[in-house]
Amino acid sequence: MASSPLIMRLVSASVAVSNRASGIIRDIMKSGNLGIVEKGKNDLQTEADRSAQRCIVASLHKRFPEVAIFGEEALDPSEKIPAEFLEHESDEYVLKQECPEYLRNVADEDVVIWVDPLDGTAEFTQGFLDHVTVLIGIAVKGNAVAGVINQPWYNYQNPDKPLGRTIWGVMGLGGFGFLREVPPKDKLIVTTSRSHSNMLVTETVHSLNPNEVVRVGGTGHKVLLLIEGKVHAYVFASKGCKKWDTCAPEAVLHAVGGCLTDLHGIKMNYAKDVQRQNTGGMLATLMNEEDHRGIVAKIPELAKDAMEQSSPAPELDFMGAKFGQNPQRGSNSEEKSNIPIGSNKVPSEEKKQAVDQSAVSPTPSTDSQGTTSSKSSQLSDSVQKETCTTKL
Ligand SMILES: Nc1ncnc2c1ncn2[C@@H]1O[C@H](COP(=O)(O)O)[C@@H](OP(=O)(O)O)[C@H]1O
Ligand SMILES: [Mg+2]
Repeated sequence: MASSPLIMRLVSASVAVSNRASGIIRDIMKSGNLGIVEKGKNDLQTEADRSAQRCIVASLHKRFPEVAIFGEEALDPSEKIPAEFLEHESDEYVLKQECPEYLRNVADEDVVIWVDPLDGTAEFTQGFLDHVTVLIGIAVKGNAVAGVINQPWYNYQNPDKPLGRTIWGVMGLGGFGFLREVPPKDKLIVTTSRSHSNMLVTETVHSLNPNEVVRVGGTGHKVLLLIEGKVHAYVFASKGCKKWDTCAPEAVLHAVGGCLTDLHGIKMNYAKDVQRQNTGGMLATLMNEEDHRGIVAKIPELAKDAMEQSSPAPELDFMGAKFGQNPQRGSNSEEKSNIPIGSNKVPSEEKKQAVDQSAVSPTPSTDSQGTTSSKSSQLSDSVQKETCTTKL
């Protein structure tokens, strides 16, 4: 049998290795020896970040030696990697899916993989375990097209259910491993950083007049809240996020018809030579491009002026579809499968939309995750109540 296209092999290897990395992270938490190092102001690294990155980068590099891989942590590349850190398997379910046509002939040199071995490190050290995710983002010619978000402690408060889950998506194929839900129509719920906030971050969120502000850790976790319908927008008026924070979440959003841009509405560039910081800030929604631009228009000039304009990713030919929209074709269409994935449209009546229940993690999310503070338009950090419900 001819081997699968490179992208599908990369995604299936990434799903498998994200599970191994997740196990390593849980083991380190269990050991109680977190090995915390301060990388910079408000920027921590733990043994779990280091070990998970060793596992992911070494495993992927061994199997795809010509593909560029960038991880968040600066580690010694000559370090010996323990054999148990190497994942040799692929996820068979991923390999059974049809590769979207525009990705079938991608070459090694077109691809860059961005790895955040443990997103939400601050929350990890504080015991907010379901804020933690492992992120593996796959970019083609600078565009985030495929990604894996692994949540090691998903369900940790429900011991009867399987611990952890893996969400993955490919733009043009769809998103797998979660239940897509529609957010409430009568309010605006915005999520932003819990541990890297400042006055501009807060004021920018408040300028959208949200009914609720959800402050939780991790870019991956906040994008999970978006795709599961718990929030309408993720707004971060800060240059603090990096390419490894946003590549996988952006790809998963694209896979289900959402958008992630800077605060000017410019799409991110994930080519290997780009600067690592997302200096334009970030806005993520599960909206079509037009509605997303509507939110961009509401971001105050003060916040936009404080952020740079990102240099956009080059246009990819997505089978004639515009970037940010989702080409729906072949096995991804609702007619051919009971997996209504990749739709830009949120059904008006249906409350829950099953995305895929047979993928890597079959359990749907119904839990409320993390910190929610509910207030009217004059929110300020000093008055927000942060009742963190998910601390270990
Ligand atoms: N001011 C800042 N300094 C350093 N890292 C920042 C930052 N603002 C955001 N980040 C990084 O962006 C990610 C999301 O931030 P937040 O959880 O606050 O929303 C986190 O990734 P890591 O946890 O992988 O380091 C966080 O460290
Ligand atoms: Mg991160």
